[in-house]
Amino acid sequence: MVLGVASLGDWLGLLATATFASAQVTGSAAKGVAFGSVIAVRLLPALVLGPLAGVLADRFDRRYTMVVCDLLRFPLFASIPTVALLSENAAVTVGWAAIATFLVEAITMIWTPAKDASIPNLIPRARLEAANQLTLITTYGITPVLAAISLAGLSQLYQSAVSNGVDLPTSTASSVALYFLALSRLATAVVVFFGIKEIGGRESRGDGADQGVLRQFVDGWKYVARTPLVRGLVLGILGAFACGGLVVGTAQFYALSLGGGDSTFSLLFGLIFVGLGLGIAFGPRLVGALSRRRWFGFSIMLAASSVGLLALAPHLSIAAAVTLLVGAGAGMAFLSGTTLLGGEVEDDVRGRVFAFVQTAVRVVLMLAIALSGVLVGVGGSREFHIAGLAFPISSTRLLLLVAGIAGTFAGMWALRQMDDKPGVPLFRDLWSSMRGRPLEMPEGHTKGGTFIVFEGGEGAGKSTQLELLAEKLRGLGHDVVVTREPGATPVGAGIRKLVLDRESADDAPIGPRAEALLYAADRAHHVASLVRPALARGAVVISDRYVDSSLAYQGAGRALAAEDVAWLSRWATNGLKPDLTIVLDVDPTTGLSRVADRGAGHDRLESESLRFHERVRHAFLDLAAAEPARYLVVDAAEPVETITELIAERVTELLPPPLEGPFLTPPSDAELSSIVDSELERR
Ligand SMILES: Nc1ncnc2c1ncn2[C@@H]1O[C@H](COP(=O)(O)OP(=O)(O)OP(=O)(O)O)[C@@H](O)[C@H]1O
Ligand SMILES: Cc1cn([C@H]2C[C@H](O)[C@@H](COP(=O)(O)O)O2)c(=O)[nH]c1=O
Repeated sequence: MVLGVASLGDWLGLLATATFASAQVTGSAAKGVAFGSVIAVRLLPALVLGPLAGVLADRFDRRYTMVVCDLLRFPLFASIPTVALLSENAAVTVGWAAIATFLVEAITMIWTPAKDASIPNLIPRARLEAANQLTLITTYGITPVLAAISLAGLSQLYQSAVSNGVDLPTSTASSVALYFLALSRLATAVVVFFGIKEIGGRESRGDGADQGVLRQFVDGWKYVARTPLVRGLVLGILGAFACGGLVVGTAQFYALSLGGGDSTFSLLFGLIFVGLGLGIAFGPRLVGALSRRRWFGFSIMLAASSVGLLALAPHLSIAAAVTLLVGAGAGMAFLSGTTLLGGEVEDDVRGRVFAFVQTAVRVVLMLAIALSGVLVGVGGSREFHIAGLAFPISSTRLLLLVAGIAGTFAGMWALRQMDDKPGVPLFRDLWSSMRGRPLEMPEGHTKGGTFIVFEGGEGAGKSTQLELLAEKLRGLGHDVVVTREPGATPVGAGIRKLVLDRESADDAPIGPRAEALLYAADRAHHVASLVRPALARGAVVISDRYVDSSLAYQGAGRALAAEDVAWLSRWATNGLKPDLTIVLDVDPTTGLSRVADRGAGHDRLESESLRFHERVRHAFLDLAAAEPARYLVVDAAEPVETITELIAERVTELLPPPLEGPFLTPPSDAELSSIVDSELERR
């Protein structure tokens, strides 16, 4: 509520002081100068006082800072219309309005970082984003509109009073607004002082207050420059505002390049804000559980690349859609950036970081608006002639294109500074997150280990070939670990009994989802307790079945959604993929008859229909076809020896050379004496 009232006051203040000043003079040029100078005066203190304001927010009790600021702003706002009432001289009234506005803005520069730095201490981290969403929508969506409506309503009342013969000064509407504004400041001070005592006190923020002001100031800058996350955030936010400023600065010329006029300009201008609101309101729901650092980087890239696209838009309808994207990207960047800053910057320096951002944003925005306006004004539109053909080039579009490309690179750079999932493809992660399942960060096994998996239908010969391969590799000196799924660990043995025992399953049938979860549970424990440690010490791990069995049996066989099953396994294994998967392909009738010949009966899955096993077979083949470099498909109807040779050939290509013999297999007595003899001879 405090933020809403304060923000309404800010907007009302900006509009009321500017219209108040222009109402004091006559003539459109003078009105323009009065209006513009009040706006300029409001922006000026940011440059002068911004950096110092952060030190104050970190140095003093933030609640008292906010209260004192509002107690000072209350009489200053009230003084503007009061001076007008008392003075007949327009120069004095406008002069005082400018001075009071400057002072108010200077105080606001101190109030804002104190307020921004306090919010994360009042709200649980998990709710910070929702709180920021509400604050930004209130600040940039609801209150500016409310302020404009209130001012328009007051002007309307004034007009009808005048037309009814009441004698009122021309600035009555803005004077009433300014008195309201003054009272809103007083109310905010009272509420913060008596109602929000939780706002952090100085003691709770460590001992920074013992340092000198200059030292604290320098430390704040160093913190921004040296902390990769903050550096990335700040540069990203500035990049987004630079893009926004550029679009605002060139919008009028851009509208002309589309063959439009003022209405086109207003439409595009309005669409930026609509996009901004949509990004803030729906962005979090759209990206779901995507890491907020990645969301930030992505939003910057979206905003910037859309600016670049604007340069190429041939028609107003396309330009309108792209403008909406620019706004949405900027809105999402603003929300995620503010939340990250609030949640990840330490309380001790938060005031300085927020102050730094607030100052830098204003500078960048002003520069971008001013410079882009000048550049496109000077550049105009040129025609280039190449081989007799004329190519029209508008400097507005050229500038937008360059800014779009530069902004996209800035977004990529910002993301690289802070990415918490390096190596995980951004767009796949975004797509998965939108559907509720962000990609996991693969742990990777390496350190020399090699992971080989045998897959295939029932009775394909996996156990037979796995043993033969293990024997061969051990003979070559490799450290080999043979394992299987399900059931390689004590926990897994229990799970195996649960899923495969026909008697227990007949008593209490297991549904497809429970079955998928049981296999995933076995896998999670298997990978964490056995496979990863073995790979980490450099062993060759050979597993009888792994993730593909789930995709084939639970996915294709039980008809569960393949992507659900894939995600579950990815989560269970934290992304561990085999280096090689050997699929032994056999017709299910053959495989099942081999199993029957073993004479041990059929387990729960082996007892499934032939159609089920056919679906399983084709799923294995499809998986192999999708990633041929990581698969070897062998016809399992061939004789055992032929299959063994094909596998050995492929595996030897994959493995590093084993360690040399005598140190792995102890030398025999005869070998030992021959080594000793040759050594003596050599000497
Ligand atoms: N290429 C082959 N040709 C003929 N019979 C084979 C071949 N390979 C294995 N067998 C035999 O088929 C039977 C099943 O083999 P194995 O246990 O190795 O298969 P599996 O794929 O591990 O079976 P399961 O799916 O039950 O784990 C065994 O009796 C085995 O001797
Ligand atoms: C890993 C895994 C296995 N299955 C099925 C496949 C088989 O029918 C059994 C395992 O028996 P085996 O004799 O050890 O081959 O379980 C499955 O359905 N899903 C899986 O993820």
